[in-house]
Amino acid sequence: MGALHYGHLSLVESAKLSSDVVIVSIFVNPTQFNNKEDFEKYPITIDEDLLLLEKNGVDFVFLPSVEEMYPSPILLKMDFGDLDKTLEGTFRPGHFSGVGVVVSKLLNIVKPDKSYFGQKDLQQVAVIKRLVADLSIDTEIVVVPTIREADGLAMSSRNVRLNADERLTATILYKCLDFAKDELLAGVDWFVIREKVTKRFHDEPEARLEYFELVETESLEKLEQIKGQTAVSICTAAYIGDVRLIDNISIV
Ligand SMILES: Nc1ncnc2c1ncn2[C@@H]1O[C@H](COP(=O)(O)OP(=O)(O)OP(=O)(O)O)[C@@H](O)[C@H]1O
Ligand SMILES: CC(C)(CO)[C@@H](O)C(=O)[O-]
Ligand code: BAL
Repeated sequence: MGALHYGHLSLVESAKLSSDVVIVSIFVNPTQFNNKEDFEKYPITIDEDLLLLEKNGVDFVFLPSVEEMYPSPILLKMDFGDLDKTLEGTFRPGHFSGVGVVVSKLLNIVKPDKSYFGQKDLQQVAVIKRLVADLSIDTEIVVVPTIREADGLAMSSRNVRLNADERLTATILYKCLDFAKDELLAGVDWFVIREKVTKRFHDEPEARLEYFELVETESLEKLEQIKGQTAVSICTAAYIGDVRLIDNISIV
């Protein structure tokens, strides 16, 4: 969606390692925004983005207009079963239908052999993997680790909307994920951990926690403890001021 940072460039770097031609799409997709203010305030820095992509050896940029992508209103609604009825899906109604439709269109138009997505949007990855499997879309989904600022904050285009105080407060997401992971691995009960995290958010006037959940990474099923060797993650979303941020950490 543009307003590029090193997280996006890491996707480009991974793509360049295994591809002859790298294409980046930049499209702030209106249909995946459930919140008008979030859409209207989404940062746009096209000139800087294009320079950065050129400097980083990107071959093509696909930069469609809303009219090109949606010549007529979209009637199609996508339902991803349990995958979109939890976490982000609960707090952003319609979001994953919008993502599913636009990603289908982008993949149909660009026809990439491999498509790169960030681990930061863990639920988005689960939904898109299911989308390409269910629709037999011939592309390999490659997931790239989350790139963080030095203090742990996950890079995100929305971070530029934080004022100086909020920027400092925003580290609470990663600090709590990191803390919760350590406690969990030390055998502390999940509900005790979550209680402590909730209190930490409560004590921070600029922060408002939406969710903090332990889930099975693939199915996104909510868990109350680590489950053998199954991959599990902790996912969180919180408002810092009026900016909504998400993050996650994998446990095993
Ligand atoms: N910090 C990051 N590390 C790795 N990948 C990232 C990071 N941030 C975003 N991405 C990935 O880049 C791709 C494009 O994301 P998008 O343009 O929505 O940016 P974003 O920075 O996540 O924005 P926002 O968080 O404000 O939605 C997605 O696959 C996303 O997961
Ligand atoms: C997957 C995506 C391109 C759909 O607009 C967007 O959500 C993003 O960039 O993460
Ligand atoms: N970065 C994921 C897409 C979104 O927040 O709308």
